[in-house]
Amino acid sequence: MPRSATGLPFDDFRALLGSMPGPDAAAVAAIRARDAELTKPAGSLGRMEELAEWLGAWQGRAQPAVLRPLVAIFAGNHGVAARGVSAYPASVTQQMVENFAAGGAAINQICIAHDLGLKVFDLALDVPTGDITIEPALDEPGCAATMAFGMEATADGIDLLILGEMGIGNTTVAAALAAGLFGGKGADWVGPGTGLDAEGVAHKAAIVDQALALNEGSLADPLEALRRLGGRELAAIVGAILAARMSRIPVIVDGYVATAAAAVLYRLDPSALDHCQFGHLSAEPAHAKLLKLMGKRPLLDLGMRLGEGTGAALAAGLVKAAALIHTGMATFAQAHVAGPAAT
Ligand SMILES: Cc1cc2ncn([C@H]3O[C@H](COP(=O)(O)O)[C@@H](O)[C@H]3O)c2cc1C
Ligand SMILES: O=C(O)c1cccnc1
Repeated sequence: MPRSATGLPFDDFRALLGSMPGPDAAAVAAIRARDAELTKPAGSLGRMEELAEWLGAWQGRAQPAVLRPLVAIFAGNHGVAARGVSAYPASVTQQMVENFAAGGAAINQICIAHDLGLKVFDLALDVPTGDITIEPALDEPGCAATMAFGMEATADGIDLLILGEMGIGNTTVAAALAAGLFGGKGADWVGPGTGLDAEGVAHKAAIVDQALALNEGSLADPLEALRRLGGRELAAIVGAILAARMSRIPVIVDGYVATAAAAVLYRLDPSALDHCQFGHLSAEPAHAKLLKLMGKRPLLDLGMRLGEGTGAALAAGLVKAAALIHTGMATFAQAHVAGPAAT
């Protein structure tokens, strides 16, 4: 576990990036061989077949299984929320954390529907991060400490990690971070978030432009971009994705905000997200652009724009089904079903 309070903390994370495990080739070969024997036309399960292979490749097992899936929601507050960038007040972050605990949020019902565990990680909600238009969101030790905290999401023997967030104002920091990582202006990366009108979106773009101007020349390092333009829940997601890779736990990333956090790792090493699926395409307009830049194809497209891990948790149902299909179906020989006709 990286120690954040000593030395140059980001270097601990950079070192981990140099020792990431790759996919398990033997598991992939075994899964492909078995898939060819299952009672269905070859290739007929499309991306479900790819999901079984992906799960086994990253779990490092020929029999992929999802027995302990966990939805981790990281919650943080943002100084920039005071700049009128959200349709809702910052107090909603804490109130929604209480709603998650009481079982009243959308994510709670999806977790019931798909039998997923849920943990909410509340990240110093009473201390918002710096307003990114006037100062960095976090200092380096604070950012690294939050990344390390995010790594805790991989504890307890989980075998699938589903990542979501809660934080009023965080589609603004996601837009700023995406611009910092991939270039462009505020207008290229902002959208309505919780429901801004056109005027609100234009104001949000101007706020992102202010943040980009303040940090000009300091964003070449993706971890610097994260601490300057991101926020605690985004930093924790970065840590969680990296820790999951080290522990061979496949990850499903949620919508625009979680994807912007994941993009930090992509910019450090494009292969760092190979153990991740992107659960859905958010209706937040820049999500499609961000995914395309990283060559990622989301699993679902339901017009959702909620966050909380909801899109990723819905996709977890597909991943669970993919594992059961692969391991539980009969082979042609077992079921006495004729294989393909000889041509
Ligand atoms: C009641 C409520 C529940 C939510 N659950 C997730 N979000 C989502 O909306 C926020 C980001 O949008 P913006 O940048 O426009 O503030 C995040 O908290 C996100 O998870 C919610 C927002 C609200 C209002
Ligand atoms: O796609 C998301 O992550 C999202 C969209 C709107 C509001 N909150 C989150």
